[in-house]
Amino acid sequence: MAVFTAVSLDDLSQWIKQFPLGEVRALEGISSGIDNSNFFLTTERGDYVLTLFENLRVEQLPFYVQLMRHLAERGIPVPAPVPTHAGELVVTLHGKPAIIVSRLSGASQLAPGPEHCAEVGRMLARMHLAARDFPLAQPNLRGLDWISATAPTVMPFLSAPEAVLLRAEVAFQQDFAASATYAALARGPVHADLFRNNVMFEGERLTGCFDFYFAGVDTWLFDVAVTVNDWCVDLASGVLDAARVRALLDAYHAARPFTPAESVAWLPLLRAGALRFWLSRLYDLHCPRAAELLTPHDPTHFERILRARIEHGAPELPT
Ligand SMILES: Nc1ncnc2c1ncn2[C@@H]1O[C@H](COP(=O)(O)OP(=O)(O)O)[C@@H](O)[C@H]1O
Ligand SMILES: N[C@@H](CCOP(=O)(O)O)C(=O)O
Repeated sequence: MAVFTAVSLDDLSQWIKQFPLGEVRALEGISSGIDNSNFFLTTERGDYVLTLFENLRVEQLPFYVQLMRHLAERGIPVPAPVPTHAGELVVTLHGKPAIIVSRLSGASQLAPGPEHCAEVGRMLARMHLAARDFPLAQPNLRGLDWISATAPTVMPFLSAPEAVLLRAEVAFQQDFAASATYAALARGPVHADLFRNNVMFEGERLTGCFDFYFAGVDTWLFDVAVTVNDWCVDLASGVLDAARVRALLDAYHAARPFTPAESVAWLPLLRAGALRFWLSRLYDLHCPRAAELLTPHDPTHFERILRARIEHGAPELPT
């Protein structure tokens, strides 16, 4: 999996002329995506990635694509969209919206140590700061409104202990979101899915991050929580690894210091990050899209993480 829409070199020979990229030299489908059709594209000018969006419509794309451009222009290592001669970033190919972006070098680091987590924390803070003046706004579409609306849909499929936990956690998050502490948190565009498989490394050097299609405006701390819940956990138990947590948080704090309100909100937002992915994985498992061919991610991983945060807490933020 997964190239959902086939594209050949012949298909591109005329189409590519709208971009200042010269002739196409090679095209190779990427098997690892789950939402879109992605291809490594080599032209006379260099190496790129061609993406055909299978589910998002043209009008939904400007927030994501413009955000990548905004960040790339400010030196954050993210794929830079390539405009056509006419200045368009999104065009159509085989009836689907399509973009070409620069190709990042490196590979995912799926067994990170503290040194990798420090790189991720530093980049995340720089990304939050660089997006402060991004002019477009879109809420996090997997935020609390989505959580509140989706929890009842999966409830009939859950065991009694799962249902008790889900109901209680949604109520806890709704209460917390209404608090003065939550209102005081810094907000802006966030990646919201900065998992290990969305970041590239060459050795210990971070070369970039991609997959901005869950990005939206939310609290910066939520983004940190989502990132820590993936990069700093023992995958078997969901337990946080203290050295990796410290490395990621210290590096983030050095670039964008945490505030007193964020210290209070840290544990609730770690729980919010775990809840968001537990619920989306439950939804994908129990309510798959029509003709869904993919093996859903395991929801119990994030249920374990959520229970671990509730029962054992988490290391405090640096101050
Ligand atoms: N700009 C890029 N540079 C290098 N590799 C990329 C880039 N964008 C995507 N990829 C590769 O394509 C794969 C699938 O991309 P991803 O955005 O995760 O797809 P999907 O949105 O379909 O899940 C990634 O795992 C990565 O290997
Ligand atoms: N990170 C999410 C799923 C999103 O998939 P991606 O490949 O687009 O990052 C999860 O693990 O549930």
